[in-house]
Amino acid sequence: MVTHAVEANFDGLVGPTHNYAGLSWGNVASKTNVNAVANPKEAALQGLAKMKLLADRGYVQGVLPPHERPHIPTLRALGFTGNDADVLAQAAQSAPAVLAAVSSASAMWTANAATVSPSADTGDHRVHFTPANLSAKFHRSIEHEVTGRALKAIFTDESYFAHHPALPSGSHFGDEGAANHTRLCSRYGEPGVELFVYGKAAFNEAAPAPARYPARQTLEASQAIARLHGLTADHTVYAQQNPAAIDAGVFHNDVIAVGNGNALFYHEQAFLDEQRVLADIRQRLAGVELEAVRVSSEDVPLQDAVASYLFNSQLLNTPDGMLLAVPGECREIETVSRYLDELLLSNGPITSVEVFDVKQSMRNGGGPACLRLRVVLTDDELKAMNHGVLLTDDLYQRLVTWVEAHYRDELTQADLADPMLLEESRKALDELTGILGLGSIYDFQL
Ligand SMILES: NCCC[C@H](NC(=O)CCC(=O)O)C(=O)O
Repeated sequence: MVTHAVEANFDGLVGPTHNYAGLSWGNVASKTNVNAVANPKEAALQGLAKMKLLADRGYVQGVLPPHERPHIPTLRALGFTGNDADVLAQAAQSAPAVLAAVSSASAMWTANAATVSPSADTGDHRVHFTPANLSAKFHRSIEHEVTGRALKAIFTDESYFAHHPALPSGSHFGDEGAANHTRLCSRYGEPGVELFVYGKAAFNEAAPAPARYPARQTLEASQAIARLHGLTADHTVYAQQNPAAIDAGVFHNDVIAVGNGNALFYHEQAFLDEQRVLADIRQRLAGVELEAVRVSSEDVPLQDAVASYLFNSQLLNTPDGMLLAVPGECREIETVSRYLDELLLSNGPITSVEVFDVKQSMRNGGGPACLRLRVVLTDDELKAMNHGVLLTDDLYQRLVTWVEAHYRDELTQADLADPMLLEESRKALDELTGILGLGSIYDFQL
């Protein structure tokens, strides 16, 4: 008998310092919108509205908390001294780019929080979590510790959940988490195929790699995650991302492909060796038909895929097919909008499309799929986790009130040095861990 399991989605709540600092070379939106005035309040409310709509549809929806920013311990580790206000003032004066990096609300993109393997796939039949080291970008490399604490506070019971520390940092083991990891299966509770997509092989300088933009995920990092999680070769596929796609702005695989159940929705330029990837998946999905929904460059040119974030959509089961939850930008770009209309008429696995406005996040290169971490949980595992983070009507109302009370509706680079912003953020986060029942997870609480 197959154990019943659901896919829960954990969205990152946008933090009070959401801003546009242009920190992610290779991520076109981040660079294009550098220095735009951000609206953290609107960003957080847009994220909550997406969570609410999906929770209302019956999906299990969780919340992952923002991180403490600006991160004073990192500034101190870099030699800034005095009280917190002094540290901020010195950093703003002599290293404004560093201050921007330690102020990013980038933990909102929880598809990069961790790689998660469901218990049906793992050697010891527990759910395995490895926070991503995010070594490729300094501002993101400081996330994994608090991410790990938050995941442990939510998935505490060791008889069901196993937590690994992030991989050793450094570019050879650069790991970006679930954004480069897709699970294909028949039912969620059955063993699936875990597809790891990497940008380059770090220990082989002769292997193909992008020329312009960085490959953030290495093959060796993906292999290490599979080892840690106890995945076997017959449940694991490694696929190299097309270097040309990375050079066109596809900095994570989830900007060009998304999978759910037995369906893989992808652009023809996603993989270096498309046919091999499909064959490898098909071979391992024994008994289950892979539904490959391939989008041609003729229908959607690569640059339109990147601009619209068509593939950074959530692909979710419904009682009659699958729902594609797309960012609003998909209806603003003609080729993509036309493609979506045709897709709905094509009799394929995707039977409905829903549009979400996550513009504040999109301007930093994060669509609906970037904002969520998928965790497949059996009924027992769902019962065992901390329910304080699961979105109910009541939690939604409390979080909206919390955002309204603590968030600014305008934030520029100059504001990052404001000691009041630090104080406001800590006060907000301290209250939040209480609302979500997480205990103490931030450095300022320890
Ligand atoms: N999965 C989506 C991740 C987006 C994220 N953007 C950023 O960090 C931009 C932040 C800034 O530029 O202010 C990144 O590139 O990792």
